[in-house]
Amino acid sequence: MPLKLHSITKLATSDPCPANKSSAPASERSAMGSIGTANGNGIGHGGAAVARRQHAEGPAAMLGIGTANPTGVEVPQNVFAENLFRVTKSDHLTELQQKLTRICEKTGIDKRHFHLTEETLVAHPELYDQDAPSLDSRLAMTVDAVPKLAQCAAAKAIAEWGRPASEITHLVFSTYSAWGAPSADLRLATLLGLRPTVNRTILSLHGCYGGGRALGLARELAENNRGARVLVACAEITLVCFGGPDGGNLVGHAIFGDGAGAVIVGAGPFRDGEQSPIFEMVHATQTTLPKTEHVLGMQVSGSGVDFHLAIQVPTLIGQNVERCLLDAFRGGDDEDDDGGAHLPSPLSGNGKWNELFWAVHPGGRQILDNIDKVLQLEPEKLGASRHVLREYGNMSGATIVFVLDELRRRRSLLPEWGAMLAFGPGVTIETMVLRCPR
Ligand SMILES: CC(C)(COP(=O)(O)OP(=O)(O)OC[C@H]1O[C@@H](n2cnc3c(N)ncnc32)[C@H](O)[C@@H]1OP(=O)(O)O)[C@@H](O)C(=O)NCCC(=O)NCCSC(=O)/C=C/c1ccc(O)cc1
Repeated sequence: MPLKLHSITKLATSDPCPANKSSAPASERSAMGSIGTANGNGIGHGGAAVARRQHAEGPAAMLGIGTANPTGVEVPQNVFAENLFRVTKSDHLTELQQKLTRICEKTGIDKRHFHLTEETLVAHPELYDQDAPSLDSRLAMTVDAVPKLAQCAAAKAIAEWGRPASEITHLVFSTYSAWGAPSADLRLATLLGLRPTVNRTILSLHGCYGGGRALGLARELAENNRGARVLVACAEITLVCFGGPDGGNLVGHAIFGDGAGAVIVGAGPFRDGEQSPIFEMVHATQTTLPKTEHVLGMQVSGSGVDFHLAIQVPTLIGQNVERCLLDAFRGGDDEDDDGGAHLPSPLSGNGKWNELFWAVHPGGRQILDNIDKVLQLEPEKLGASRHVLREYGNMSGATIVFVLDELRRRRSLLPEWGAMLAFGPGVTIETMVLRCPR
């Protein structure tokens, strides 16, 4: 269902400034006519035809999915607090350690992966000394590591897609963990041997909704550029915001981990040897909750990056998620579409949301619990999200790709329609209607 086709056609055929036509000299008008179609209505119809030719056939779809984690450090959650206080020489802060232990027990996380090693911490005590400047060392440590981690995930996605990396036309890279120019997207493009004409976009500091936004953008690029093949890459390394436990971010310490996810997105016509669509990306919306800017955030300072996660986050998401879903499901059904799949009518109440499969960013255990509750979901509906949270923690923007990867493994059990949700600073909620082709 090429949702964008109609809006492009309408734009191209309606002249927002009709006076221009009559004021053009006759010679110019006939020149325009020669560009246009046989009925002689000038550039309007010609433009529509071009727009139609440039538009893909059918909805964008995911054609390859890959994930990666740093290989060095895997920390079981039940020893995380003890390790953190030991390596940051904070053992004397016993009450704080007890509190972090309590929080860790409630996270629904079994283990997390980190790029930062104990040896690095011993060599760089500034990483846990709030008063010492450390931004330079953090950036130096992530400048190569972030694109390399993304490369591992992207290589898997490209292999599954089945076509050479040189056929990638667009790259959308989301990260909060690497800054500098030329930026991590260029480094990743070089590592993968992408062609010099690849169209690169970097999304910075979107935090946990970065993966959702990158996929939404990739969908639009794929549907509006016939033949486009978009590599979405998200990579996060928490050492940019690592600090001592006295820095006031215990929940962040308890839930965040490192990882990368990559997805190849494209729309029809599909090519020989190309993976058939894994999930179609049928419609997407972004909603910002008014007056919630203070609730989730990140501040860059000389001593690194400070997170702020207010205690209201799970409640706010629970209160607003159903409205976002209803908007996304209503908005996707073009009244005059040309015969593609129709969205199910908006679902609400009485357990109706159980008719979908669910790709939800596991921002925290309490967030998943609240979504379960307000949507009255059956226990297994958020199974993929809970699995990813348990195995990897919250890897910010990359996490949603892990959830999609996990769902893909369960694909034979999934219903036809699904919903993807990602949350982050704003507070922003990214929603996407998915379809699992049979
Ligand atoms: C697993 C938690 C942390 C605790 O479980 P619980 O069932 O609420 O347990 P408790 O109610 O017993 O709370 C345990 C302790 O944690 C404390 N706590 C409980 N949330 C808090 C709290 N946000 N503050 C500070 N104390 C707290 C709580 O007060 C309590 O303290 P204490 O009574 O002394 O034991 C749970 O609250 C939870 O899942 N919270 C959601 C975490 C959260 O906000 N995640 C972020 C989602 S959005 C996202 O992923 C974006 C990230 C991002 C990425 C990049 C960016 O640039 C910016 C943002």
